[in-house]
This record gives sequence, structure tokens and C-alpha cells, in this order.
Amino acid sequence: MSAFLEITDLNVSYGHTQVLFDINLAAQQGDFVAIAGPSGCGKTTLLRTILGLERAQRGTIRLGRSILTMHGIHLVPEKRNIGWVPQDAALFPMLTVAENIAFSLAKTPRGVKKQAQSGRVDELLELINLTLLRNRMPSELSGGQAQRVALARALAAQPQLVLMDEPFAGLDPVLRSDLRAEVKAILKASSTTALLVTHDQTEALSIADTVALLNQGRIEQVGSPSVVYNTPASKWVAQFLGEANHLVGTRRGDEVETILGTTQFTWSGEPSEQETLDVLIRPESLRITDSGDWKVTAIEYCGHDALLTLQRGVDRLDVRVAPQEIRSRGDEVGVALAGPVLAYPTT
Ligand SMILES: Nc1ncnc2c1ncn2[C@@H]1O[C@H](COP(=O)(O)OP(=O)(O)OP(=O)(O)O)[C@@H](O)[C@H]1O
Repeated sequence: MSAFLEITDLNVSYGHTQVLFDINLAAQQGDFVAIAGPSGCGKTTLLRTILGLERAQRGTIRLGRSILTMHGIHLVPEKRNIGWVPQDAALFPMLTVAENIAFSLAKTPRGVKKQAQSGRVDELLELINLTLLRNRMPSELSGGQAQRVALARALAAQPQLVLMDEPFAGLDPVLRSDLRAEVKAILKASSTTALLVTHDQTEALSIADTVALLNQGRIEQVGSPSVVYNTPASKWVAQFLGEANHLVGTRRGDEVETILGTTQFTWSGEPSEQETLDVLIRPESLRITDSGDWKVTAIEYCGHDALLTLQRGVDRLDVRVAPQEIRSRGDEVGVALAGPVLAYPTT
């Protein structure tokens, strides 16, 4: 089955500076894709190119049956049928909530009749659960409410694709997490294909069906949240996606020897013949035992669990434990494996 959104070999430059290199990305209809990467890696440029605000030097973007970008073709943004949710909601300050949502309906090329417009606005207000605030001005909304209105405005003209640029940045953590779940439910309810960019790995892993990891303008890996987290294709992906213990390993046949002994391992990325390997073990893939010569040197309490830092001479390990297993600083403990050991060729 060919993908609904298909980006092929996309290259984008600002002047002589190339920012995106050979981007390949596909999404099926109704998919929620997160593009995650650090600041400056090219996330916004990718969204702006899909939206038609930047021109590609090379490559193709196809959405449904429409070619948006191809050698010699650059469909103007108004004809792309793409909704846009910017970071700061950017609602029109002089229009009410309902008028903001209706704005893009009035702009549709086919023209939507007044009565149908108001029906669509009612439907969207219900979808974002803000029917009672329809006559409020943007200045009278909380950050989360404003973002929901921005999403409704983006959905109003029934776009084929919605692009969201860090839509939850600037919101407090609890609201962020609630709104993420709500936005995902709204998009799924309307079967809308969506691309979200974020520099927050937790956000990418929790909200998306598919995560694409962008590093310095190149996609390092695309996969489901569990695939990219549990089998990162590179050390960079592993580090970007969460806490990890990085150990030096030596090949012993099919196994690898580290400070934790000789164990089986899984290749992450391409297998290699190298004898010395980078070994990665997530803190939740270790557990503490009663007897051993590792000393607890720091405790980061997170409520639902805690991250213990253990030291033995120059060696250091982070271990995630359940609240009932938290030890005291200075306690001596042992360490055992409780999850996968990943290995990469050293670079
Ligand atoms: N209009 C522009 N002209 C020249 N260079 C630009 C322009 N816009 C962005 N850049 C550069 O392109 C690179 C990618 O920028 P982009 O905004 O796409 O990154 P980003 O991943 O979205 O970053 P952030 O998370 O900080 O928003 C950066 O080095 C940036 O300085």
C-alpha cells in the first residue's frame, strides 16, 4: 500500500547552507507522526517545506493524490490543504473563539455557506470541549484552551494533513500531558493525519504512532515508540531518547564482557566484527540486589519511581527502582540485569 504522505529524498537549503539532507518519511492516513530532535536540527524547516513556505532544492512531497513538491513543481501553500498549529497558538486577537475557528472556512476556495460554516464551528467547539467559551476573546483563554482553539481552527477546513510545531511548549507539565492525550484523541476522532515536531523525547514517545529522529538535518531512525526506544539505531538515538548507562564492552564470542560480567547482547544498528563495543543498558534494565560492592551515591526521587546512582571505584551506574526499593545514600548493594543489553560498534 502506498503511503498517504510520502516525502522522498528531500533536500532544503537556506542560501548556501544546507539544512535538510535526503529526508525520507512516510505516513499512512490517520497516522500521528512525531519528528523529534534537538534545537536547530531542522524540524521547523521540514514543516515549513511541507506547508510550502520554503522551497526544496531537491526531492518530492506527495500528499494523497497531489504532488506538492517535485522538480519544477511548487504548489502554493493555499492549495496544499494543510492545517497548521503554531507554537504560540497565534489566534487572531480581535476575533472571538468561534470567529477564529470560522476564519479558515471563509477562506476555503470552494466557499462554505454561512449556515454550514456555523454548523462546522459548533461541531469543532464540541470536539475541543469549549462550546461554552465560543464568545470569549483569545486574551481570556488559558494557554491550553488557546492551543485547543488553534487546533480546531487548523481542522476547520478538513485538511488532509495537520502540522504542529511544538504546540505544547510553554504549558505547565500537567496541562501538557493532559492536552497531549486530548489532542491525540481529537485527531484520531477526525481520522486526521498529523505531524508534530518536538524537542521533547517524552512527548514524542507518548503521543505518536511513529517517531522520526532528526539529527543535524538527517533522519537517523523512524519507527514505533517502542522500537526506537528499545532498539535505537545509533548511540545518538539511544542518548536522545532517554537515560542510559554507556559501558565499554569486549566481544567474547557471541557475548559481551562489561563491568557487569559476560552477558548476551543485541546489536542495535549494524553488526560489526569489532572487538571493542559501546554497550548501552537503560536504567530500568537493571535491578539492585541485597549484597554487593556498589555504593548508592545519589537518589533522584520521581514519585512513581526513583533513579539511584551507584558507584564502585571509577565505575558508575544509574538504576531505576520502584519506590519500595529505594535505598539510602551510602548503602552497599549489588546490581543484576533485568532487561536488554544493546551493543554498537565504536565509532
Ligand atoms: N530563514 C532562515 N535563514 C537562514 N537559516 C535559517 C533560517 N531558518 C532557520 N535557519 C537555520 O536552519 C537550521 C534549522 O533551523 P530550524 O528552525 O528548522 O530548526 P529546529 O529544529 O526547528 O530548531 P528549534 O527546535 O530551535 O526551533 C538552524 O541552523 C537555523 O539557524
